[in-house]
Amino acid sequence: MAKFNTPSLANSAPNTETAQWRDYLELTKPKVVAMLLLTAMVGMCLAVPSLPPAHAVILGLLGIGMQSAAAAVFNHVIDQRIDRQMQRTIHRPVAKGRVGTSQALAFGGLLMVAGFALLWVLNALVAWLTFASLIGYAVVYTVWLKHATPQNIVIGGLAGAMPPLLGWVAVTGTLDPHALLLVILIFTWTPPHFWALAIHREKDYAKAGVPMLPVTHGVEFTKTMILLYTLLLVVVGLLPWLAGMSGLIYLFGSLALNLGFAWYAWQLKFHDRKGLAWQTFKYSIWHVFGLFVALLADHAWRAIG
Ligand code: HEM
Ligand SMILES: CC(C)=CCC/C(C)=C/CC/C(C)=C/COP(=O)(O)OP(=O)(O)O
Repeated sequence: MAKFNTPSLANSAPNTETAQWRDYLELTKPKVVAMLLLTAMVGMCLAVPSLPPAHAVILGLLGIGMQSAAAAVFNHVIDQRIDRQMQRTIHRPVAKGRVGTSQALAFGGLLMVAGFALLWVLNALVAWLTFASLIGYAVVYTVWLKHATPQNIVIGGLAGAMPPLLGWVAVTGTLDPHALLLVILIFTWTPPHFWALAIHREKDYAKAGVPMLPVTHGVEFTKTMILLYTLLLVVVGLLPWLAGMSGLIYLFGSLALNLGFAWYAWQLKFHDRKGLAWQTFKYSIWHVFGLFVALLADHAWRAIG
């Protein structure tokens, strides 16, 4: 796809402003990482019948958080050229030159090594799986997939879906099929989460030459895909209950949230109005938050009941 951009660190913005601690915080995509950590913590709690050991929770969340933050920092460095071309990202610290490429790389490298070391204390499996997720997002998705195919975020979404499994492995040291159900849940949620935003920001992506679905296949097709994925999510959302991993609190909570998401997707497809794609994106964030709180509440209820 010659007309689409490929990442390059060339053409760096001049470093005209001084970096502040807030710039370094912004590089870590703190709100996304906070949500990833919530899903990791739910994985930790569901891995054991009562409470997971405190040291596994603390080291696990710190390690997964640092590695996720490192991946986000590397994403800022690699994407700096396209970030400068999009309204949504034009003010980012590396794109604007407030943080230089080498400083950002050093910061990301430090977070990556420290995060890996903390997880290594727990067990080698969680350390390597988390590192693989970092590579999946920072290298496979950001460097390659994002510019290669409109299915970029579907495949790349696997890295962002991993934290519940990482949390689970942090506590048990082994892989469990139940943890995979949580991964599949986020994996199915990611396309409607992102494509709603991509419709809202379609011009940005077209201008930057990134082959996101609304740019390559049009907005109508993307709305259809969003609807299909939300309907699939209604079905996938039943799996933790069908597998006996979660009870009725989760079942009714997730059904309400998933049907709510499908309703937004239906409106977007058949009764679109100004700002609805953005509202659907915002809903997706509350939706994934609610889904994991429901899993946690359900588990707590069963543990004390
Ligand atoms: C490949 C997978 C994903 C893609 C492409 C993606 C894309 C995005 C984008 C572009 C934004 C920025 C919107 C803006 O600038 O206002 C965003 C925001 C957000 N995403 Fe995702 N996302 C992915 C996976 C995830 C996952 C797995 C989670 C957590 C479970 C998540 C949670 C969030 C949150 C909480 C925000 C809001 C951040 C803020 O307001 O600063 N995302 N996502
Ligand atoms: C270790 C581990 C679990 C790693 C995963 C880390 C991580 C931060 C995943 C979140 C995915 C995400 C925000 C994608 C958006 O990237 P984008 O480049 O498409 O969006 P942007 O344009 O806002 O940068």
